[in-house]
Amino acid sequence: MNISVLGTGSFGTSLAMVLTDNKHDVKMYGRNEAVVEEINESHTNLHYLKDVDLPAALRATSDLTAAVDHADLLVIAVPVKAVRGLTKDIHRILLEKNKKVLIVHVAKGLELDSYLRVSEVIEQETTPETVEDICVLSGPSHAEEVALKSPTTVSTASLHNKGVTTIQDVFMSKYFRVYVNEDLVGVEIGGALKNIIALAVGTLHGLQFGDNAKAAIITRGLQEIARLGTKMGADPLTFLGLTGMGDLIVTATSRHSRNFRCGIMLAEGLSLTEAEARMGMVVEGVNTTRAAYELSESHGVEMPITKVLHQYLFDDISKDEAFYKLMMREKTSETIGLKELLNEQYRDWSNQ
Ligand SMILES: NC(=O)C1=CN([C@@H]2O[C@H](COP(=O)(O)OP(=O)(O)OC[C@H]3O[C@@H](n4cnc5c(N)ncnc54)[C@H](O)[C@@H]3O)[C@@H](O)[C@H]2O)C=CC1
Ligand SMILES: O=C(CO)COP(=O)(O)O
Repeated sequence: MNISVLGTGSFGTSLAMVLTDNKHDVKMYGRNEAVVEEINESHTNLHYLKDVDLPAALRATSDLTAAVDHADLLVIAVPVKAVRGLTKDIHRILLEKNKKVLIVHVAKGLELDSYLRVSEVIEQETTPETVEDICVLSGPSHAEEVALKSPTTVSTASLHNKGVTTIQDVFMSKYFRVYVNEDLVGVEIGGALKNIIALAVGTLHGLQFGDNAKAAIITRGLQEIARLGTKMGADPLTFLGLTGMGDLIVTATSRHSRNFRCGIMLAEGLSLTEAEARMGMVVEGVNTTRAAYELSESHGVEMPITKVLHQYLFDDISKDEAFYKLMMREKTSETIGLKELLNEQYRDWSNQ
């Protein structure tokens, strides 16, 4: 298949390697000329993937029209905040060329201000005349390990359920296994919100908290991800799968995670701006903490970890105050909130 990967960052590059390995004709599009030249001339992308040699067949361009013209499948691999602008440009080119494509995105977050999931942003900026289906590919998949062909499993879901088998076919290989999932909302929400919890656990790690505390934040974090996700229409069981618990584990415990590492830098005393600049790659959990906190307030869903992290990141409360607020919250039962939501949702289903 002719495929263009839009975004020459860490994940775009590693996915382009998987697709090239699978014998597809792959072009990468990047806006940074120096990175494009490095991919074409040296077959490396060292800022994003250290010690990795790219296949010689993998070519990059900084010409978006050429990349869109090349492809039947577009893989959007840029940060959430860049998706809307890039999609507008893609749509304009598709209209000019009278062309229709399949889109899959891999961005993990919610758009700031609109609070939309990424597939909703893409849907708003395209039409059924130009785009066959809008899919997501998500799950525990650090770019650094994918590039080393380390066994990885992910899931794909889509708006119209038309493109998922194509996505499964083109990406699947002996080291990259793809499952189909019917729950687009759950897959996107799990991938977005786990970054908040990874940021929180990274901060705990940097502050030398113990394993008990980390396990508590991961577990209670999954609970609040499921609470908001279910309220937004996800199937609660999705949060037990690859794009929920799976991605939460890999992000909240790994030295590869940008969110986890950003948390460590905050604990070491760097400001948010300094930590993001030192990372040099996107830390999606920062904007998603803002979006999820505001969504939780408007939906009336309790998300104590997100709320306290929001205060820690943006209102400058101290770490002691943050932990006091979490530990000394009003006494409650372990399953309250989620159980009520589940009952509500099962009532809705049984009435259908
Ligand atoms: N790095 C990873 O292991 C994984 C990342 N993701 C998600 O993939 C998305 C991208 O992440 P990374 O590749 O890690 O980010 P990155 O920071 O490594 O790279 C982002 C790339 O997007 C480019 N970019 C930004 N705005 C652009 C625009 N308007 N037009 C064209 N290119 C633009 C940047 O120049 C850069 O090359 C994020 O939403 C992330 O959560 C998902 C799974 C794994
Ligand atoms: O989503 C990821 C792995 O599945 C990558 O997480 P980070 O953005 O925190 O590196």
